[in-house]
Amino acid sequence: MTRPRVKICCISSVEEAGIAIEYGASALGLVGHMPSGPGVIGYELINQIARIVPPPVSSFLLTSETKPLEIIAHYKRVNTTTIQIVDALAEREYGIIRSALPNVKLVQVIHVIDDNSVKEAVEISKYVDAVLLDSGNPNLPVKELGGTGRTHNWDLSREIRKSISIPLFLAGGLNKDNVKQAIEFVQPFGLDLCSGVRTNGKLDKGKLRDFFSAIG
Ligand SMILES: O=C(O)c1ccccc1N[C@@H]1O[C@H](COP(=O)(O)O)[C@@H](O)[C@H]1O
Repeated sequence: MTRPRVKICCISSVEEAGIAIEYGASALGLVGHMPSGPGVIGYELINQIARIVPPPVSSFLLTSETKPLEIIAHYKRVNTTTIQIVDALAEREYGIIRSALPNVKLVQVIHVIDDNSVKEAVEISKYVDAVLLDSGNPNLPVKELGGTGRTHNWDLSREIRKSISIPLFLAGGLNKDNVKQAIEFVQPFGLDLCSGVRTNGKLDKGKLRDFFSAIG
């Protein structure tokens, strides 16, 4: 089994970016404005961090925009390598984003809730470069789009992984104690986490070290 790539999310400073890369992150998550969640930072800071991320490490803008032109406008303020769309794109208009930003990778978040999540992932995998399976509930009055610290039903995640042919990231409540089991059970291309490597909201070097050791 190939060792999964790791994306460290909720990066909130240039210093945290450097620490995450030093400990082994392949990608950094930079959270734009959201209806809820712990990791939100402003445009200027996202842009500042994205500029110092060295190749081959990727920088992901997390956007909660759901219309292509708004996603494109959000992206143009920050210039990351990748856009992580954390809410559903109503009309599946990925082509508009592709035409405007041909060199930017698109990752669509699927909130793993029930059997419909499997159908949704299979359908969306035709349009994007990777899917990212997270916990949360976009149907709540205040949408919960990620950063929950909770795991979800990995049976469904595994079914999705077997049903699609593009890379899949697993997120939601991952930490040093459950990551080995997550890798063995779901066999994702990548892992994505926020709260599992933080203490009081700050990136914790001890937790980072333990998490990367647990992956092996
Ligand atoms: O972190 C946030 O603020 C956030 C808000 C809205 C959508 C996604 C968000 N973060 C993503 O959630 C995953 C999982 O977080 P956790 O490990 O369960 O705490 C995280 O990796 C980000 O991609």
